[in-house]
Amino acid sequence: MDILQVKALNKVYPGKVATHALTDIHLTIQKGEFVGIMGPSGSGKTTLLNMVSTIDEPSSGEVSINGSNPYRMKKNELALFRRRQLGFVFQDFNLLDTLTVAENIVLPLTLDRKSLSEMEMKLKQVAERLNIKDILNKRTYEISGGQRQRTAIARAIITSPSLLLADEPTGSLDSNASKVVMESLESINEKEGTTLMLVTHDPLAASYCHRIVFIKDGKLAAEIHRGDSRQTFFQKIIDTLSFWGGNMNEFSSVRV
Ligand SMILES: Nc1ncnc2c1ncn2[C@@H]1O[C@H](COP(=O)(O)OP(=O)(O)OP(=O)(O)O)[C@@H](O)[C@H]1O
Repeated sequence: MDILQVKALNKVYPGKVATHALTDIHLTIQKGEFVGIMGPSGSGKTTLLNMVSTIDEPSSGEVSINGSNPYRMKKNELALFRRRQLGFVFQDFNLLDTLTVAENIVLPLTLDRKSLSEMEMKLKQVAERLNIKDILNKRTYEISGGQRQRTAIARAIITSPSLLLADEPTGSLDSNASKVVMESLESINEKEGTTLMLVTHDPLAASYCHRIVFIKDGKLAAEIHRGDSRQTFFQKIIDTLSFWGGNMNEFSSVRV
C-alpha cells in the first residue's frame, strides 16, 4: 500500500531570478518503508520535505498521502489532516521549555481533546518505546540533546501518524546520541510499522534507512537499497554521495 505518492512535482521560488528548486519529481513510499533523502546543500531536500509536510505548496504536480491530496483540502480539514496523519521531527527538537517531557509528548492528544486515560495509556507506550520513562517529569532544559530528540519523536508518534517526517534529526547531536536516536527510529519502524521519510546529510544516520533517494539540482539523481549489512550500505552511501558530486566536507566523518 502506498503511503506517499509524489507525481511530476515542480517547485519554483519566484524572485528577480526564479529558482527551480524541484523538477519533475516522482516518488512513492510504501507502508512500513524507511526512506532517506540525501543530496548536496541546496539540492532541494528541504523543499521536497516541505511539499510533503504541506508547509509550502508545489508549483505543479501531485502529492498524495494515504490516498488524500492535502492541497485540495480546506484550511481546517488540512490542520486536522496534518495533526492526525503526519508526525514531524526537527533538528532543533521544537519542544516547549515551560512544559515537562510528559506534557510535551501528550500535546497533540490535548489538542485533539482525548480523554485523560487514553493520554496516560499512550504516554506510557511511547515512553517505553523511546526509553524515556524515567525523565517524564523533568523540564526539557534538564535533559540531554539525545533525550530531547527522543521526547520529540515520542510526541511525533503518539498520534500513530501514517507518515513520520524527520528533517536532520541528528544534526544537533554528537555521534553517541545520534546512534541512540537512529536506533529509536529504526525500532519505531520495525516494531510499530511506522513509515518514515528522513532528510539527512549524515551517512551514518542514512545507513539505518531501507532505501535512499539522492537529489541533485532539484532532480532525482539516484536510488540505492540496503541489503543485509548496514556497514556495506554505509560505504555505498559514501560512494554514491561522492559520485553525485556532493561536497564530502558537508558530510560527517563518523564511521559505523
Ligand atoms: N523560500 C525560498 N525562496 C527562494 N529560494 C529558496 C527558498 N527556499 C529554498 N530556496 C532555494 O531552493 C533551492 C533548494 O533549497 P533547499 O533548502 O530545498 O535545499 P536543501 O537540499 O535542503 O539544502 P540544505 O542541505 O543546505 O538544507 C536552493 O537553491 C535554495 O536557495
